[in-house]
Amino acid sequence: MSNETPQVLTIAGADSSGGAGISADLKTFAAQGVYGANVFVALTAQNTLGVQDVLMTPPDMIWSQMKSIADDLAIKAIKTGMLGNAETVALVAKGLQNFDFGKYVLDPVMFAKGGAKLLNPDAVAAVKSLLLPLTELVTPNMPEAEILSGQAINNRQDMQRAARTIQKLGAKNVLLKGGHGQSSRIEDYILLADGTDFWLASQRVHTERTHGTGDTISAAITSQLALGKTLDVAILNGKRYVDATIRDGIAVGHGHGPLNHGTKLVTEDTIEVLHDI
Ligand SMILES: Nc1ncnc2c1ncn2[C@@H]1O[C@H](COP(=O)(O)OP(=O)(O)O)[C@@H](O)[C@H]1O
Ligand SMILES: Cc1ncc(COP(=O)(O)O)c(N)n1
Repeated sequence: MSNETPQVLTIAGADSSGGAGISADLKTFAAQGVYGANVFVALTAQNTLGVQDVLMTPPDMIWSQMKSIADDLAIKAIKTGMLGNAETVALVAKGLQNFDFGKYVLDPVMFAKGGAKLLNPDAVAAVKSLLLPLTELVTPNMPEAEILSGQAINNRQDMQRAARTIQKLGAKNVLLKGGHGQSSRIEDYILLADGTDFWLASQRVHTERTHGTGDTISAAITSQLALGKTLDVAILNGKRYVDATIRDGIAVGHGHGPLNHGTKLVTEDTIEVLHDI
């Protein structure tokens, strides 16, 4: 059917407070105009203050969810978020090779905003060897890029170097997010498969309400890829969307509050595209 609704998939964890994980992904997919399916690899008891409990899904049930989706839906692009442990990482890698879910965006989620671990440290090696080589795009934040590359990041040159190292590990394209830190200007770095690169710069919104920013930008980029956008345009549109969800903030909870996924404030002029800085 050529007029099918564009369909995307997230394989990730559930956040009971609704701000991150699969909740953030589904809200983003709807806002971007695509249909979202979901595979739950974990349940978290979580709120804006932290993560209180985690229950991993049994591996057979993760596989059954992937198969049910592959047997019926026409998935054009997929993202993964929280995967929890090495066994789940290996199973998801097998699923990505077994089923055709289209272009793959890997958000290598390791920590929640309050610092709680969402990936066992011993699973990092599996992410690097099994998932990175399957990606269209990987979207680490600064701490995740330091762990994946094994290099400290203190400035722009370090960001470029870490992105190159991550690309050499097998990732086709890299978006290194610059949200962590205190500077009033945020710079995200993009290294493309052909070796060209650019920066997306924006004004930092001085807020604690950033629960789910990483999930949201990776879900928006996945949606844009399913809509047929080229990767550079998909990343720019994803960044415009997450920026608006932060700027147009809502008041929920007492800690790292969630984003306004229903925002109507997405505009073209808040993000600067820079090729040489
Ligand atoms: N306070 C903020 N103001 C504006 N943009 C932000 C802010 N915090 C994060 N972002 C943007 O949100 C996206 C996710 O960033 P980041 O917080 O680095 O990732 P993660 O949620 O994975 O830790 C990036 O594009 C980043 O530039
Ligand atoms: C289930 C789950 N998945 C992912 C995140 C990371 O969220 P963020 O986008 O803020 O890094 C989270 N806190 N909980």
